[in-house]
Amino acid sequence: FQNPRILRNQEPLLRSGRSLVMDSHKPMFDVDKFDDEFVQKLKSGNLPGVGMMHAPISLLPTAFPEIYWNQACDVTPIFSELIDRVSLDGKFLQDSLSRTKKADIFTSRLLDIHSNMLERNKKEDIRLGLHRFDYMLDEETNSLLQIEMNTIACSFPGHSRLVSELHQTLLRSYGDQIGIDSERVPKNTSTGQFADAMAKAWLEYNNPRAVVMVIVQAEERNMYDQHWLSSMLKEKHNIVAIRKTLAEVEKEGSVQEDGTLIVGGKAVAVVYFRSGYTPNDHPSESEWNARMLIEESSAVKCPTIAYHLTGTKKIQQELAKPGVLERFLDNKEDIAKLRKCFAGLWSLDDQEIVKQAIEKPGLFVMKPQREGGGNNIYGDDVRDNLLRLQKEGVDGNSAYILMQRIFPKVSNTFMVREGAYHKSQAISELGVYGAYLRNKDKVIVNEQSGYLMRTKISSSDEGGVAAGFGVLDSIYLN
Ligand SMILES: N[C@H](CCC(=O)N[C@@H](CS)C(=O)NCCC(=O)O)C(=O)O
Ligand SMILES: [Mg+2]
Repeated sequence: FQNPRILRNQEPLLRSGRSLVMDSHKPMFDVDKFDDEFVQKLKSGNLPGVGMMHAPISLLPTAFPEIYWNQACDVTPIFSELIDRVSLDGKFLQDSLSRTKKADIFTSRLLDIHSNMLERNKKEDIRLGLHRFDYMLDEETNSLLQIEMNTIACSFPGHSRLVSELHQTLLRSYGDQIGIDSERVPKNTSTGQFADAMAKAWLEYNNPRAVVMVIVQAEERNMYDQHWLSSMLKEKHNIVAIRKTLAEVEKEGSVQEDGTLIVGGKAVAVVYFRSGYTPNDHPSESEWNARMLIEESSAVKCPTIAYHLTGTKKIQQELAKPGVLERFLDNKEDIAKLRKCFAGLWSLDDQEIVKQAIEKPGLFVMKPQREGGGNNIYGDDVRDNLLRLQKEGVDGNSAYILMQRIFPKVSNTFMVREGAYHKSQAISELGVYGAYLRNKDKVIVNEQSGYLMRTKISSSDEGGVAAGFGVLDSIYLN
């Protein structure tokens, strides 16, 4: 465990500002140089009169070194292949999560559905993964470190493309005054590539009357982001997408003899989850019944229960253990490329690490098996929770993992929320989308499919956009 940070007792961001002054990439623009009139012109206009609210965005892209962009793109198909192979090892998933099962009822319910499918020897010949692999640039070690692998309900394949296009447009008009070339903002293909992969999955299912069903939350707030995919499915592929909550699926759904899932009288070819990743999405047994109905059907699940479990933080931590990647991947170079992105990841059984985390909680993040933002534990709360668990006895330990906290470089940005802009010191997290489609032994799609840059004020622990902390951003390569 060679992280220099753990061995020193400085809070890296409070150091004499060395990392804020000597960073290798001088910022291409200085927000203090802009006067209000220019920024208003950039921002162009105020809130629309209606109730709709624009998604929070940054006004200009954030610098991201090309070498790390290339690295993040390069490992995307390897991570997608890893997920597919891990998902096929039912024993590995059940064993790795067996103690989490005792400590976390939500994961336990997912595991029950998974073991039910194992008992039935249920095969998923057609597998569609629409993943997002999130990274931060660790400034201390100058390395690209993976935050997590998202295998369910990856937000913003719609909006992220729009933000990249907005930034490219702004830079075509004002780039020379700001000093950035619009060509340095990578083209963002997220919407099209995700829609294409979904359309190919629909084709593999081979029932021209079948629809794509998007599983949504009752009060979904991010529906326009979801809408982009549905409308592209219609415009480009003439495929109908319907939106249902899990409760509606339970009420209107059934599985026919041949496995066909029928919902509201329509055959379903692909089930695309944009809900179902948190206990809040399962307020009653109805939702769990719907989940089981979908899983036991022949519809292509995105994700299957196995893909969903493979994306848990506990599995992320298990995969980081020595020798584990070798169980799933053959190519030594690929394995080395993935390992290079791993931040420190530990279970709470690691006494030495727990001791260090109690002494220096600011250098760790404590994570439950939850998605959706706002669930992770930071700073002194890490110590308090570790001490609490020690008092309560070790069974609770396996509901969490510990992860090395990453400190990316701070940059200046203009954030636009509710029509107003704010100059902020911010840090960013790059998500790279990966589309993966397989039918039996044929890999039909496995490609990096665009990106999402999320930027948050550097003092905020959480960065989720839907959770209200971050803004949608894009990158310019330097
Ligand atoms: N409302 C649901 C939200 C779905 C959701 O929260 N997804 C997780 C991965 S599981 C995620 O991508 N979080 C990062 C996006 C953020 O910063 O808010 C949707 O959009 O379908
Ligand atoms: Mg996540």
